[in-house]
Parts: sequence; C-alpha cells; structure tokens
Amino acid sequence: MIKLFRYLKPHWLFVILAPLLMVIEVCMDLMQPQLMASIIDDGVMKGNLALVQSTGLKMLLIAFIGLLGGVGCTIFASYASVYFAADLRDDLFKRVQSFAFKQIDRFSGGQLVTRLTNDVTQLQHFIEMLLKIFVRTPMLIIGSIVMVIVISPKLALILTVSIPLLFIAIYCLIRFAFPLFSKVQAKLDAVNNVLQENLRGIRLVKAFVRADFEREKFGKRNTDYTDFAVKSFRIMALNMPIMMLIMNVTIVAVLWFGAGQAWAGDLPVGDLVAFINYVTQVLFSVLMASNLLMAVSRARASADRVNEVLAIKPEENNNGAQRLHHVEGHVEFRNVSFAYENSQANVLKSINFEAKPGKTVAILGAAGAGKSSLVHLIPGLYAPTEGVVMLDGKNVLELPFEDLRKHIGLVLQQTILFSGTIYENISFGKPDATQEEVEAAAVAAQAHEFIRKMPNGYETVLGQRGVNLSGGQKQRIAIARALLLRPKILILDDSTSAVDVKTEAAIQQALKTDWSNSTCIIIAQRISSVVDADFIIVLEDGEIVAQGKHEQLLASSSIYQEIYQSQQRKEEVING
Ligand SMILES: Nc1ncnc2c1ncn2[C@@H]1O[C@H](COP(=O)(O)OP(=O)(O)OP(=O)(O)O)[C@@H](O)[C@H]1O
Repeated sequence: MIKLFRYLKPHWLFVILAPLLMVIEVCMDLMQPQLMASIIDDGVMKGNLALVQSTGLKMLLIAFIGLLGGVGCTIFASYASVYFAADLRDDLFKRVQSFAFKQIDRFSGGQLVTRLTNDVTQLQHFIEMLLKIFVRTPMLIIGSIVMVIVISPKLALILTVSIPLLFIAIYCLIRFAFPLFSKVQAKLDAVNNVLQENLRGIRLVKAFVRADFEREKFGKRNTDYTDFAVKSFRIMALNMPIMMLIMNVTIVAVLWFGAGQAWAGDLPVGDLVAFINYVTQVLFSVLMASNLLMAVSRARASADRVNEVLAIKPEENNNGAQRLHHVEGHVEFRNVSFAYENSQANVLKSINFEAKPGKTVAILGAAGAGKSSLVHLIPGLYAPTEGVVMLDGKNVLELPFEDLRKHIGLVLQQTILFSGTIYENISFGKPDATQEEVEAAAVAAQAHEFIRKMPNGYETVLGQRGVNLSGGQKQRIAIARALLLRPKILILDDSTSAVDVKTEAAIQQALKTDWSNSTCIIIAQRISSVVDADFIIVLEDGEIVAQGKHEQLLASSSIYQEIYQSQQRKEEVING
C-alpha cells in the first residue's frame, strides 16, 4: 500500500497542511481539561465568579481555535484524498488502455470496474482518515498520558491495564476482519460481472425469456456478497461496544480509587475531573486508532487489487525498433502455432501462407476453427507460440506497434461503436479527417446512402453501442472507420455477416477499385463472399486443410466442395 502513497506527492501542500492544522486542534483539546480543573477548584469551590467567567471565556476561545484547526484539517485532508483518488483512477485507466490483448483476457470487465471505482474509493476514504488522525491520535495519547501522570501517578497505573486490553481487542478484531474484507471485494467483483454481462445482453435475455434465470443467477451472487458484507459489518459493529465497555470500566475504576484520594485531600476535585477527561481522551484516541487500523485492513485489500492492475507492464511499443514509415503490405505466416495463455492447446498449428501486396486472401472455416486468432497475430495483438508472422520480411513483433497498427485497418468480428456522432465514429482512428475523406470511406463501405437519409446525416448521435442502427448498418460504419485510414492491410473479420449479398458485393467492388493497393484479408462465412479472392485458405481445428483459388479448391478439396454444396442447398431452400 505504501507504494500508492506516491500519488500524494503532487498534493504535498495539502498533506502537510492537514496534520499541521490538526496539531492546533490537539493542543487546544489538551488545554481544556486543565482549564476546567482551574474553574472547579479555584472558581466554583472558592466562590470566585470573576475567575469562572474569565476562564470560561478562555475555554470558549480555545474551543473556537480548535474548531478552526479541525475544519481546516478536514478540508485539506479531503482535497488531498480526492486528488489522490483522481490521479490513481487516471493512472489505472491509462494502464488498462495500455494492456496487451492477453492481459485484457486476464480480467473480466466487472473486475476492472470494481478496481477503478470501489477500490479507489476505499483508498480515498482511508487517506482522508489517515491525514485527519495520524497526528491527532499519537499526540493526544502521549499528551494525555503525560497529563494523567502529572496529576496522579498512582491513578495513572489503571491505564497500564486498560490500554493493553484495548490493544488486544483491536488486534483480534483486525485479524478476523482483513480476510473478510478481501472476500467482500471479490464477491462484489462477481456481482459486477453478472450485472455488466446482463445489461449488455438484456435484449438476448428478453428474447430468450431468460429473465427469471438471470434474476436467480444475480440473486445468488448478490446474496453471497451481502452475506460476507454483513459478516464484516458485524465485526466492525463489535468494535465500538467493546471499546466503550473497556472505557467505562476504566472510568469507574478511576472514580473508585480517585474518590478516596479526593476525600483525603490528596487530589483536588477539579484535578479528578481533569484526570477523567484525559483518560477519556486517551481511550477515545485508541478507539480512533482502531478505526484507522480497520480502515487499513480494508484499504490493504483494495491496494492489493489496485496494485495488481498497476503491476501489469504496459504493452511494449518496441520504441527502440526502426520506425515503419512505408509498408508494401506483404504478409507472411511462417510455421506459426499459437495457444492462448489460459489454455495449453494450440488453436493454430503450423500455419504457412503468404498474402502478396494488393492481393486478397480469404479465410474460411467453421466456428472456433481459429480464424480470428489467426488475423489477430498480424497487428501483433497476440504473439505466436512458435514461428513468425512477417510484414514485408520483418517480424511484426519487432516493429513499433503504433506504426504497424496505423498501417492495418482491422474490422473486428464484434462491431464496436461508441456513443457520439456517426462522424466521430468513422473518424475514430483519424480525428483530423476531412468531411470528404469521411464521406469517401462511407461511400466505399456502402454506408453513405443510409447515413445521408438519417435526420442529422453524419451528425446523427448514436445511442450507446449504436442501438439506433441495424446490425448491417453498424458493420458498414465499422468498415468505413477502417477504410478511412487507407490501410495497406485491411482485415475484415466476418465484418459483412449482417450485410445483404448485394451490398457486400458492392463493398468488395469498391475495395477492388479504390483500395486496390491494400492487401485484404477477409474472414467470411459465405463462399459467395470469397469466390473472387486471389487465394482462399480453409481452416479446420487450427490447421490449414486446403488452400488455393476458388476453382482449384472446388476441383481438388472435398472439404471446400462440402461447404460449397451445403451453402448452395441453403440458398436453394431460401429462394424456394
Ligand atoms: N481470448 C481467448 N482466450 C482463450 N481461448 C480463446 C480466446 N479466444 C478464442 N479462444 C479459443 O480459440 C479457438 C479459436 O477461436 P477463434 O475465435 O479464433 O475462432 P474463429 O474461427 O474465429 O471462430 P468464429 O467463426 O466463431 O469467430 C476457440 O476454441 C476459442 O475457444
């Protein structure tokens, strides 16, 4: 957790001011019981009204100065903790943005959300509390102990029993609390996961009438979380009553033994009252320390989870490598095998093929054959476990990633749109694109016509994830976004699956004419989408089982013939 304190460095002024102001409040608190003793012994007992009034005014003034110190401390502690949390959140967000694909796979969306929200808030509360009481508590404890010893060393011996008792109670509570707090956060992760997944897929849930099932699933995780949260609150709830019990027993003991000294004239009544006040301050300060320690154990759990994210090294950009200014677009897979980190099995096995500049290579294969995994290796989103992926004769993993990816237009299988205008979505990769460039990309992606017909054209605001568009329209916007970059390599990962055959043909025609310099790698389900490709690869279980041109494959590959015939039959059924 100490590591996270570096986020307080830029706000050092608040970090210094908060405890300094707290020192003022503590000094005032330490003076009050002495003044009270003086009012009682020299004013009340001796009938000296003038002294009661003047000392009373002094007490009011001191209380006011203490109040100013306390308020100032709270304000600066809040500033420091809020800015600390903002900087930490910012850094976490940047770190998540810099994750490589394999690191994104490690966390579920819900886990990252909890870390960036709940865990940061826990740490913020802890920092605020720490700044408010880390000076106050030791100062009050030491100051008050000195005062009770000065007033009555004999009575002060009572504290040698009650303070260790308090510490033992606190230690036990914290030992139970820490593992629970870690579990509570993990359970909250699980709740957030279901929540996120469900909200994203709410239409599917409704369409499949699975609301009851999802409600039950959520209910289970929610109850699980609540059970642990209740357990941890129960432990925290024990804290206060145990401390109060020890405090009350101590005060009774002080009165018991103090009364004898007072009656014997060894201890003035005012001093006895002041003694009780100081004892109360000592015990309350220990209580505050216990709250702080509770907060430490909770914050430690949050800090561990936040540090887990911060410890992940950002994806290397290969900055030392030679810049990639010009790309021909020659892609080659040499004996490439690949496995995801979380599974041992190879999803790609000894892949060899090349895509020459300006040519179109199509990849066909059943679901799960490894098509997406294969194309993700080209921009270096994952690294092959064996073999090498080359661009213009260079290993893509040794190229500066930013340069490499600027030359690659990737249209992902799952269309991702951001809330914002259509214009902003298309120009996502090139924010300074002109209207003409954006429109040209949209024309080629067969999106211009439907965008033009929308009430605000390119300025139409899309709802979250483009809810106000059809699946095919979303895909065409995603294609326009990639085309706008004028990439030397264009990868379409099943990106026209929701587009009708005629529109798909028009997109392919536009690619052939206006984007003929780009090497295209197209993943498709329909053979009609790949017949014109310069080269077709058929993948099965991560292996290339056939390759060649459409006619060659029809003549020589039984698997290709099977796919072709089954699709023909389907079309005949559809066309009646
Ligand atoms: N991030 C991942 N972590 C672990 N395994 C994965 C991951 N992504 C895909 N896989 C596995 O890799 C294999 C190939 O998946 P891939 O998405 O490449 O297939 P695909 O041919 O593109 O399938 P589809 O046509 O359904 O998109 C599958 O068995 C899949 O379960």
